Amino acid sequence: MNGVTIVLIGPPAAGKTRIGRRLAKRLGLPFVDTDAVIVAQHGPIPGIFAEHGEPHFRALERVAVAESIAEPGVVSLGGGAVLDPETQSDLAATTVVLLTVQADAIASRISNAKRPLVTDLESWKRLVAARSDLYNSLADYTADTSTRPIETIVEEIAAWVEEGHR
Ligand SMILES: Nc1ncnc2c1ncn2[C@@H]1O[C@H](COP(=O)(O)OP(=O)(O)O)[C@@H](O)[C@H]1O
Ligand SMILES: O=C(O)C1=C[C@@H](OP(=O)(O)O)[C@@H](O)[C@H](O)C1
Ligand SMILES: [Mg+2]
Repeated sequence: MNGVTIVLIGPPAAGKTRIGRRLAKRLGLPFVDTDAVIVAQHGPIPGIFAEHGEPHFRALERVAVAESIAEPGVVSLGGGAVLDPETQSDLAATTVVLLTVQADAIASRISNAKRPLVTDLESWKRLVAARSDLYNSLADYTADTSTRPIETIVEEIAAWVEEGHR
């Protein structure tokens, strides 16, 4: 699996970070999570939002995304990274996998305070409603993560990639 860049997009808590790491291992590719890049360079995400606001976070995120998706590997984006128009155009040169999740599977996944824009189920639903058309328009392949084990989802995506749909 050489030279391919697979980018995972989708709502907060869809499983981009967890599934991306496992998918990279399965395909023998490097893994990058753009939120982890931002945290390593600038500190925890809630602190960035609180001290500098969302526009500043988006600017840092755009830099991390541009650098990450220019290299071969599996790249998991933060849920809002695709709001950036330059990122939207850059994704055309990559293989984009959209992870979806139903609202009734979300409660236990958003219980920590790591996502400043997602404070409860209602805020998650509003954010996803506003973005779902955009997510769908960018996706080459979509996998739902609501009920199936992570291994099953990883295997499904890996099989699709290995069939040459990229
Ligand atoms: N297929 C799955 N089934 C059950 N829980 C999952 C699944 N995928 C992810 N999770 C859980 O959902 C939470 C959010 O996952 P994460 O990978 O951080 O999502 P994202 O990066 O999309 O925000 C984590 O607690 C993770 O263990
Ligand atoms: O949807 C969003 O706007 C965000 C999602 C988060 O990443 P995950 O999607 O990995 O939770 C993180 O980038 C930040 O809290 C903003
Ligand atoms: Mg994540």
